[in-house]
Amino acid sequence: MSLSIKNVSQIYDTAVAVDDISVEIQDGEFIAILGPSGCGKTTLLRIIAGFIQATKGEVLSGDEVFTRDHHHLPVNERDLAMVFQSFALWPHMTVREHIEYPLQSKRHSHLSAAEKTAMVDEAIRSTGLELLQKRLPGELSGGQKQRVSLARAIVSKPKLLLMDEPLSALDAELKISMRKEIKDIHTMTKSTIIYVTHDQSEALSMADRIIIMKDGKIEQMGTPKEIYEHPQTIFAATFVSKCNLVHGVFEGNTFTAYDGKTQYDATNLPVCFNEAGVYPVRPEDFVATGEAMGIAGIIANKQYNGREIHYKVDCNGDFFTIYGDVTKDFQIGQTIYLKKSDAA
Ligand SMILES: Nc1ncnc2c1ncn2[C@@H]1O[C@H](COP(=O)(O)OP(=O)(O)OP(=O)(O)O)[C@@H](O)[C@H]1O
Repeated sequence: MSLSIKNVSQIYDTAVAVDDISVEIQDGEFIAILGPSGCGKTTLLRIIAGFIQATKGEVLSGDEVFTRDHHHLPVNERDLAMVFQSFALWPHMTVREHIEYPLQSKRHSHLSAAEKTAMVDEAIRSTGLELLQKRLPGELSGGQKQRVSLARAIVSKPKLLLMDEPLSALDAELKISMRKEIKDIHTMTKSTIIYVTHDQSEALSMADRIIIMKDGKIEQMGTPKEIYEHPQTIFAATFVSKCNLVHGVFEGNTFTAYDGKTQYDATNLPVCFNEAGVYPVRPEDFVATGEAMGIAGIIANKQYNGREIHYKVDCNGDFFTIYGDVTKDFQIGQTIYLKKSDAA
């Protein structure tokens, strides 16, 4: 399902939750809406679902009008399903009953009992719930509960799947394996997915395109690679993965860091960095060395991460994050130098 969101705003007495957002979403795209708490992600998702009628703007699905002026298509008439952070399971219903439930609606009255059984079996198989069909939610782990809510969402083969922080109640390891399951579901169903998260690594690893929101507005929109390699604003640079903002001076297309020696090509760098007098450097674009070359700093903190060591380095009052080689184990309090990696 393609979606056109045109100049959508949601204005409350106390807050502008969504502020004039426009975006075109292609059929089958996996879109992540990423932003900090309170930036309006959930409100935008609930407007698309139809739980909230936007104060202004339009939401269209192809030629079908979801929302325009006073026209508001009810949630149950939109070909979509939603997965919530809280799982939203009923304690008295078995796993299989949960998955059967969406097919009982009027929308699916044209299906025969045999067709419905086949669809439920398929959703159960594709989420690996075969052996748990008779269990009640109280007899399931968190990951199993979230798989039930995924199966319930995909059983009717909706063209649009809306997910509101679906993994945030799960532990770190389970989150990683569920990311893969959701990606597999996307490949299998070819549904359009809109996935709300405040976790940048989820957005980077899963989405075809990321919409970064801040204060109800779109801050930047692009593929994970575009957003990581070419952040267009200081917020996008620092919110999506670690980014060090090095102070210095711009002259033409050249940036010279405050050490007076380290230089970067600033061609195509968005003007906001120039205005703020900072250049964005990802941790992997610095190499830590004990030799006096590059930006000097004192190691304030270090974390061993198996393949590399993550250091926090105090550089003249700015704390930079860098990733060091485990063979060079620098100590807290030691002075080191940050030089440009060959790739930077
Ligand atoms: N019904 C409401 N009445 C008034 N203000 C609201 C209402 N719902 C949300 N807001 C406000 O709108 C803003 C956006 O809220 P929203 O829930 O969309 O943010 P979010 O990005 O999803 O945050 P979180 O990640 O914490 O869920 C917030 O400032 C919130 O307080």
